[in-house]
Amino acid sequence: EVELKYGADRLGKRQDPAMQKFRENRLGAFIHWGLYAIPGGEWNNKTYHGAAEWLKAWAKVPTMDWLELMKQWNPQQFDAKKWAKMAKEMGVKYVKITTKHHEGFCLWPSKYTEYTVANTPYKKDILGELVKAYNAVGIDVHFYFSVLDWSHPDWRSSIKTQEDSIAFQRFLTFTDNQLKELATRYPTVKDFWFDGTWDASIKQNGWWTAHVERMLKEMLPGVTINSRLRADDYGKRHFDSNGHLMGDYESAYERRLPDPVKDLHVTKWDWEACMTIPENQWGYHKDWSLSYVKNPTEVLARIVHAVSMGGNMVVNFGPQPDGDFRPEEKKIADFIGKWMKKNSECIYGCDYAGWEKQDWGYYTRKSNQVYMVVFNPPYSGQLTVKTPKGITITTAKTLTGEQTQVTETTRNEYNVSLPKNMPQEPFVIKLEVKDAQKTQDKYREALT
Ligand SMILES: COc1ccc([C@@H]2N[C@@H](C)[C@@H](O)[C@H]2O)cc1
Repeated sequence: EVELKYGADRLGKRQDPAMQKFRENRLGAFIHWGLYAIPGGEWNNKTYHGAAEWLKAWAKVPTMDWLELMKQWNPQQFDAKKWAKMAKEMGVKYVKITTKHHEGFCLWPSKYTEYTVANTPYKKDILGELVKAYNAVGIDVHFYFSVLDWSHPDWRSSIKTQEDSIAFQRFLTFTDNQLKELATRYPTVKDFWFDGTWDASIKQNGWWTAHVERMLKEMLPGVTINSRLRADDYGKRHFDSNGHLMGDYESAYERRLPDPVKDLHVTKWDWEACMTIPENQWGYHKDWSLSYVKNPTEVLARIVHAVSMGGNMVVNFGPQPDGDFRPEEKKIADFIGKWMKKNSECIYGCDYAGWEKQDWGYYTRKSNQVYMVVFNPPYSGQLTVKTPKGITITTAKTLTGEQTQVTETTRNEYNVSLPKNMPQEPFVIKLEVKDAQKTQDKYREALT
C-alpha cells in the first residue's frame, strides 16, 4: 500500500446507526429542479435531445443569458406538502434534492451568491420548505450538491496558470461557505451527494475533498457522503490508490447497474444507484417522446436488482416549472407505491442473499428469510432455486400467505412451484431457510 494523506478514512462498511438507516432505507427519490425546468430542453425554438439540465451547454447559452431565467422562476403550483405526500405514498424512505446543479442557481437563499430563489419572483426558501415537509412525514432528506458551478467566475475545470490557481482557491472557499451554510440552516440533512467533481481542477485538489468530508462529518455527526466527492493525493476518484472506497458508499452507478453474476464484488461495500425514467433526462424536458421511457415494471425491476446486490436505488423526478409533476412521473410513483404497500418486506432492510441468480428474478434477504422476487414466471411452473452448501429450505409461501410446493430435485437444488392464483404483476415468495449442519447426502456425483 502507498502512504496517503487524503485516501479512505475507514476500511469496510460503516456500522453506526445513521449508516444502518441509510442502508435499510434502500429506496429513494431524486428531485432535479432548477432554472433548466423553465426552457425544458428547448432554446430559441430549437429542441435539444440531450439531458435538459445540461441545456445551457448544448445550446451554448452565455451565463448571463441563462441566469435571466431567474426572472421567470415563480412555481405557483409548488406545494411542499403535496410533494411529501407523493413521496410517502410511493414508499421512498429518503429524497435527494438538487440544492444547486451545475447552473449555479440555489434552491435556498444562499448569502454567498445572488443566484438564488431569494432573488426571483417566488422569493421563498424552497429547500427549507421541502426539508420541513419531507421530515414531517418521516422521510429523510439528502442534498445533491454540484461542485462544478457554471455561474461562478472563479470556477476552473483545469489549473493552467497562477491566476487559475488563485481564482480556484477562492472558488473552493466559496464552496466551503455554501456547504457550511447548508449544514447550518438544515441540520436534519442526512447525506451529501456530490456531483460535478470529475474535472482536473478537483482531482488536483484531493486534499480539499477530504477536508469537505471531514468538515461535514464534524458539523453533522452521522451524515453520509458519497464516493463521487472524493479524490486522493494522486487524483484517484471513488477508490483511493490502495483500492479502498472513499466516502461512505459507492455512487458510480448512474443510469446503469452492476451485473448480478459478473459484478458480485460490489456486495462487499455499500453503494447507491440512481436512475432516470426516460433514457437520460434528470431535469424537466418538455418532450419525452424523444427517447425510450421505462414502464413501471422496468423501474421496479431496477429497484429490486439494486437491493438484490446490497445497494440502494434512487428514482429520479424532474418537476415542471410550475412546481407540479408530469403525469408520467405521477403514474410511476403510484405504481411503485401500490406494489410497495404489498411487498416492501422484500426491500426495506434487505440485502444481498448470496445465492446464485436465476432467470425468474431476484433474491433479497433479511436475517434468515430469503425473498424470491419473481419477474419472469417460467412455463415449467417450477422456480429453480440453488442453495449454498449446507443451506436447506424449510417453507415457501407468498406474502399473502399462500403455501407453495418445495421439492428437492438434487443436492442443493429445489423446485419451488408457482402459486396457484398467480398475481398479474411481479410477486414475492418468502423462504424460511435452515443452516443444516448435518445433511444426510443421498445424492451421488456422476463419474465423468
Ligand atoms: C459528463 O456527463 C455527465 C452526466 C450526468 C451528469 C449529472 N449527474 C446526474 C445525477 C445529473 O445531475 C446529471 O446532470 C453530469 C455529467
